[in-house]
Amino acid sequence: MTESIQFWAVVPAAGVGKRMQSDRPKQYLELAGKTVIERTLNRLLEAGVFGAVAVAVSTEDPYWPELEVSRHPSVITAPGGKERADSVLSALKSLHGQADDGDWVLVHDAARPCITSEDIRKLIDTLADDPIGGILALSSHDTLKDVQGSSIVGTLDRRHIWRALTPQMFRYGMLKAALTEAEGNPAITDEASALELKGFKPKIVEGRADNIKITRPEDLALAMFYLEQQ
Ligand SMILES: Nc1ccn([C@@H]2O[C@H](COP(=O)(O)OP(=O)(O)OP(=O)(O)O)[C@@H](O)[C@H]2O)c(=O)n1
Ligand SMILES: C[C@](O)(CO)[C@H](O)COP(=O)(O)O
Repeated sequence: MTESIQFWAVVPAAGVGKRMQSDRPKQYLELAGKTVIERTLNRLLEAGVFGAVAVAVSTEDPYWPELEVSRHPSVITAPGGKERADSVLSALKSLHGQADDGDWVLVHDAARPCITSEDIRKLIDTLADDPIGGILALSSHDTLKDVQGSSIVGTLDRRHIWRALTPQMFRYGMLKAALTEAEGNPAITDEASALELKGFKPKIVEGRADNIKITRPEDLALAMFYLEQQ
């Protein structure tokens, strides 16, 4: 690895949290005395590896400016977009002039507050010399069914199926180009899919099962439990 290569974090945090059905976007719900996004950002800042953390938030977000972390010297605020991929691209653009094309960017959902330094380090150490990059992922402990309507039409070979987590780690220039090219494509639900579309084969690095994405109401209690355990 070249000495001058830097690491940057990008945090998409402009979602509305439809599936959470709460009175505010889920990243602003309380989790053990702080908001979900504060917990997530604290974990990234504590890792001590990032030149800056670029956070994409909705331009109409009244909660973000109220948080002290929004004024942290290592935090950059960028305008969020319609879809997650648009928010990520906007945050990448906010790093223009600081990040070089060959630098690494780790994109991490605001809604994953249980990320550990151990997993961040594992991803970086595994992929630091990789030409493309890759993602934290989880294998399935369950048998996986192919379902049409409410009927099973087959059983999938789970050796080939992994659940995508974040952070997802790619080169700044390559990721920005891939997301720009894929703009408006609804199939791009993570960074790896933008790279896949260009014919690249990102790596998977096995992550911890406690790195959950808060998605539905019951996930908040689970995240609280994991934070207490860690
Ligand atoms: N236009 C969007 C949509 C999502 N996100 C972010 O992407 C991450 C993962 O998305 P998801 O869990 O789907 O969040 P929401 O879109 O908020 O949830 P829902 O799909 O239930 O509305 C979250 O941190 C979310 O804030 C974003 O930055 N910009
Ligand atoms: C990026 C991601 O968290 C990987 O699991 C996920 O794709 C984003 O959330 P969504 O539920 O697909 O919008």
